[in-house]
Amino acid sequence: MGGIEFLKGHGTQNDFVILPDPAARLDLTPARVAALCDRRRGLGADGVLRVVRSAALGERSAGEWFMDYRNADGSVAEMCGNGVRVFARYLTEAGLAGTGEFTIGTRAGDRPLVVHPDRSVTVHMGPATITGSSVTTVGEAAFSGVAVDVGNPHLVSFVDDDVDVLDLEKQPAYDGEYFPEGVNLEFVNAVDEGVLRMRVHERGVGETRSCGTGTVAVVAAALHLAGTDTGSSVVRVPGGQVEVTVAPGESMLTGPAEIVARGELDESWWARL
Ligand SMILES: N[C@@H](CCC[C@H](N)C(=O)O)C(=O)O
Repeated sequence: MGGIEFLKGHGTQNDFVILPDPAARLDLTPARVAALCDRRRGLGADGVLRVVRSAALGERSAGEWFMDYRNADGSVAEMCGNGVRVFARYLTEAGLAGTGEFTIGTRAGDRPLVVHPDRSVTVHMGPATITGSSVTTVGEAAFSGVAVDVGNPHLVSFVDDDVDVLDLEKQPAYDGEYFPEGVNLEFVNAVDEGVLRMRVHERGVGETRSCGTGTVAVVAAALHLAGTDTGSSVVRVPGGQVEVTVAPGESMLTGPAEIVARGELDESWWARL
C-alpha cells in the first residue's frame, strides 16, 4: 500500500509537519493532526502545514497556494509566521513557486513574501494592531500585557526578571472573557537598543522555541509602550533569532526556514486514526 507524502521543517526551531495536498483530498481531522504532532506516537511537531491549492479550497486568494495551518492539539489557527516561511521554502524547493517572490494565502489574508538566496525569507505580515491590555499569571506572578492582533491573538508582557526563570510548562492563566478564542502569550526582556528576548506559550501547542507572529506582536507592543508605532528590532527566541519591522498598517518578518526530512506516512496507521 502506498503512503502519504510528508516533509518536516522548522523556522527558528518552531517545527512543522508539511503535508502536500494540492487537490485537498486528505481528510485532516483534529485527531490526525494531534497524532502527527505527538513526539512519541507520531512524527512530532508544533503544528501541521497542509499545502493546498487556493482554488481547491474555494479560497479567494491572489496566491496559488494556501497554508492550511493547524496547531499540535488539532485546532485551527489563522496564521503562523514561522510556518509561512517554511511553507515558502517547501514551495521553492519543490519547484511549485515560479520565482523567489510570491504570495501565500492564509486564513488571516494574503501574505506576499521573498525567498532570499541566503535561505532566509521575508514575509509581509500585514497589520499588527494594538487591541488593548490584559493580565496573565504564571504560577503566583501576575503580568500585565499589551494585546496585539497579528491575524491571531497575542498578549505581550514585559517582565523585570530574566524570562528564563518562568515556568511555562503549565498553561499560564489569562482572561477568557477578553480572549474567548484563546491567546498566545509572550514574555519579554529588553536586551539592548533594538534587541528583545522572548519566550512564548502558544495557544493550542504549549511552550515552543519560537513564534513568528509572536515576535511581530512583541515589537509592536514595545513600540507602543515607547509611544511610537514605527521601528525595527531583532527578537531572540530559544530557537534562534528573527528581524521584525513594524509600521502603521504593515509589518515584516525575516528569518530562516529549513526542510529537514521527507518521507511517507503509513497509510494503515493514518486510516486507523
Ligand atoms: N507558531 C506560529 C503561531 C501558530 C498559531 C498559534 N499557536 C495560534 O493558535 O494562534 C507562528 O510562528 O506565528
